Amino acid sequence: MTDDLIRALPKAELHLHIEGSLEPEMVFRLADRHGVALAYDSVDALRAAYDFHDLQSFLDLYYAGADVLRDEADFYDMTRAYLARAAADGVVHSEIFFDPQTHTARGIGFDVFMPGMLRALADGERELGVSAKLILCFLRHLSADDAMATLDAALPWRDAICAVGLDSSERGHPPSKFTAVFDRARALGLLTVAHAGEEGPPAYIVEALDLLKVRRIDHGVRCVEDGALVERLAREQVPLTVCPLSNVKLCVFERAADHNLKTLLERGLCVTVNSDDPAYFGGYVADNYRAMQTALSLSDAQIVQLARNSITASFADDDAKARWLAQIDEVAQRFGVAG
Ligand SMILES: Nc1ncnc2[nH]cnc12
Ligand SMILES: [Zn+2]
Repeated sequence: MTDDLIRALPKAELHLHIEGSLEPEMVFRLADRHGVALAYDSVDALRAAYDFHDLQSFLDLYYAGADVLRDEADFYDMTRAYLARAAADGVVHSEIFFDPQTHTARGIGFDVFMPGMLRALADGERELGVSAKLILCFLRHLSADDAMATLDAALPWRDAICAVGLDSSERGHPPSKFTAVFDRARALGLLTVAHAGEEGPPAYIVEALDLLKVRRIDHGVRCVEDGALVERLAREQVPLTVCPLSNVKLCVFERAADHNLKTLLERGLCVTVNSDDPAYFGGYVADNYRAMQTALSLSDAQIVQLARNSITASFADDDAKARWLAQIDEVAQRFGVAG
């Protein structure tokens, strides 16, 4: 019953790395297409290697996996496959992260990956009814100058990009390193988000808010270590894009039952549920809702609240938000969930 509710609720996905949606089967298909040699001899062997002990151990495999993305069709196929999978979970809107530096460093430019992704988004909207936006992420383990050069290279594609974000290895790379590039992005009219408080300390969340002027915090689960920060996040209704299965796979929490999502929700934060890198962490968005419902005994009303939060926290226009929120009310009523 709750399973049907989760799937039936219109949801926005706000924390999804498109390169992290590259399933092992597609890694092998694209490697075959381009004659790329892989370090694993089967899909099963590759999937078996997805046994991580922290963020960096994942990132090493994630960047290696992205090396099979070589031409426009590869970016199209990856993006179109994600949208189909998300639509099957009841996702009506997705704000998709992409990592240009992972590709430009290999000689693959914006003129390759942008057309591929944008063609898939157009087809996904027309054929699946999923609306989508793109968020350009800077890799924080690289220099601020490299991030600025990446923003320059993105200028011809400005109108296809909704926001900039910050991802990759968090510890030792505070948001403050990127103040100038985020200032410039905002001057260009781009919105801002940042990964903070996944592995890094609560102070990184404060920096992301105060220096990068972010509209949402990606992950943010370590905010609980700072009571004043939790109160601020609740007061200002700063959305957190939480990724439960990711957090367990990367050992941020030992078990799903240890996750603080329910605590944050009950303390009045605008928590959302997302899949992060679904091909690597064992589940798409509905799997993440289901994992939290099971492990934390979330009520149906809390499931509905999470879906509502995903819509209100999105960068979609107000008319679309109002339409989806009305649909959520209808679904909640149909399932007998008190409003
Ligand atoms: N969970 C995550 N944290 C930081 N960078 C990432 N890049 C892809 N997934 C990420
Ligand atoms: Zn992420």
